[in-house]
Amino acid sequence: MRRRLAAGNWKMNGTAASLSEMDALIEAHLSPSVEILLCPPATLIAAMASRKGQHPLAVGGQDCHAAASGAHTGDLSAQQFKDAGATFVLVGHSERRTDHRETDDVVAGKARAAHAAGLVAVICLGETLAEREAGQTLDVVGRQLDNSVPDGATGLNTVVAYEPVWAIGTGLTPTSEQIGEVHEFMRSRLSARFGADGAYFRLLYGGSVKPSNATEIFAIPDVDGALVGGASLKAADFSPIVTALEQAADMDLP
Ligand SMILES: O=C(CO)COP(=O)(O)O
Repeated sequence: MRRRLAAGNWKMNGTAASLSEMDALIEAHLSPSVEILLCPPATLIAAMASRKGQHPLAVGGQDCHAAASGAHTGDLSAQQFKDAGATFVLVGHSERRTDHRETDDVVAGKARAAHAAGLVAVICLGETLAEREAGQTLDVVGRQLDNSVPDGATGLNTVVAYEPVWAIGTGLTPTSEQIGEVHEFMRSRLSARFGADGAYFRLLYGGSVKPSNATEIFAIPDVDGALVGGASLKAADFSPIVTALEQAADMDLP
């Protein structure tokens, strides 16, 4: 059975004072029945990892370089994230693909680096509104999945996050049918490529997930959790999403 995962991406938000939000989240979920991941800005990784103590909350980076070390001013390697206490790293977020022109090849290189460092890569992908309106969603998602997920990926070292670009930070969400269609498609594509292991990749939905829509989204087959942006910044918003995921997990077959 895939362990359900509630992931928060703080993006370029948060200072040391924001760590109190993690404290409140931990307090609300002292022994969570789902996996909880927070991806704060890199400046807070080490502090978050040491402050969480024995709590099973996982800490992740938001991006890493494809190289292990070297002359790359301003970049951080997967090994450095691991050293700071991270166990996950996001790669291929649409904001990276847009702001930094990251291609699927670049994203696959970053995922390989994450795997080499022993981190779980959360590989993000999703179509733009123009692509959806042109009926190209599954083509785009299929191409990104094939080319951003590197050989060597397994259900243990890789999570795939479907984040339609038009749903990120907009308050718009696809219908449950639209999310379900893409997740089912990704599952079958991973199974065709990775065989039986394809069933073990966790598939997250991301894009305007809120306490008010979480329960409906978590009931969709092959949605194993969420990658949450804005609503992960405050424990008061993220905690009900984690609770909704715990309730969905309770209904999973053993
Ligand atoms: O991009 C996202 C998470 O990576 C989603 O952001 P929002 O939840 O703010 O729409």
